[in-house]
Amino acid sequence: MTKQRPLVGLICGSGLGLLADSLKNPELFPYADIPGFPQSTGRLVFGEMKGRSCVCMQGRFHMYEGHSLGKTTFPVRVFKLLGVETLIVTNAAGSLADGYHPGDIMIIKDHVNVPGLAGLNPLTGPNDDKFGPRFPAMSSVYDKGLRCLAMDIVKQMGVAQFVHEGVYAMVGGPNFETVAEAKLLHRLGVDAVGMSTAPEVLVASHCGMRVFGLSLITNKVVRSYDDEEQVNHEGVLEVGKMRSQSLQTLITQLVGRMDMNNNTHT
Ligand SMILES: O=P(O)(O)O[C@H]1O[C@H](CO)[C@@H](O)[C@H]1O
Ligand SMILES: Nc1nc2[nH]cnc2c(=O)[nH]1
Repeated sequence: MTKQRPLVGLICGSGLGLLADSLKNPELFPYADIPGFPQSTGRLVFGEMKGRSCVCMQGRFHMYEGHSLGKTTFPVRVFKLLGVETLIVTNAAGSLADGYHPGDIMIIKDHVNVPGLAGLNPLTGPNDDKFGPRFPAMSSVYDKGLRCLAMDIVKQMGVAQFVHEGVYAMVGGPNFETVAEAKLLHRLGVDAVGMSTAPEVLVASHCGMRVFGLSLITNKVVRSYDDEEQVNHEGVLEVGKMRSQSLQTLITQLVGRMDMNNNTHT
């Protein structure tokens, strides 16, 4: 039991679990103890960031682990019922865009939901009108005001040269991309690719939450048959740890400065 009624929810990406450590007066709930959550390691952390009540998923669920998309996104609906109005999603992703480098941050402007295009969507099935409409619009999912605020913050932090705004694609995984898949995604206008985020964002947007998303670029996606570099998960986690301090600063400032009535920022 917690008395916290968070307005902000945060989902930590792979290697980014340390983001939850910035919460003051934390209260911890292992997923294994929460009814309806997939039996998995990880926990919900309730606490305060800049005096604002937040709830954080330290460890997320992925489709490739074998969870249905409904289970994968169940925590987002729990967040909604707790009163969360703004969802911050983070992930580790490989870059396709020229000019992106490992360690860079991409503020997500939009996404391509590759499994969604093929019919794998958490909103499939009878619509629960209590949460949102049958046919939700998705043309302005990633809140413009929060994206501008984040850009202001990274300029003030002096790290703007490592920050981009771009398009994220979710693929099903668990394998990383073939060269042909990487070329295809690049031609489609995708800047970074990962195996999460889009389902959570769809469910959050469907129920009226304001959404902000960040990708930490952990590796380049190989787009040439001459490139012998090989991505691996340990490398992904390593870059996450290396950059978690800057991400923590950015997210803490964002939470501290965001308007809580879903309008503009201060
Ligand atoms: O999207 P998150 O959970 O940050 O993790 C990304 O990193 C993992 C691969 O290394 C995949 O799970 C991919 O989706
Ligand atoms: N699909 C995919 N997911 C990732 N997560 C971190 N890096 C990558 C990547 O290169 N591809």
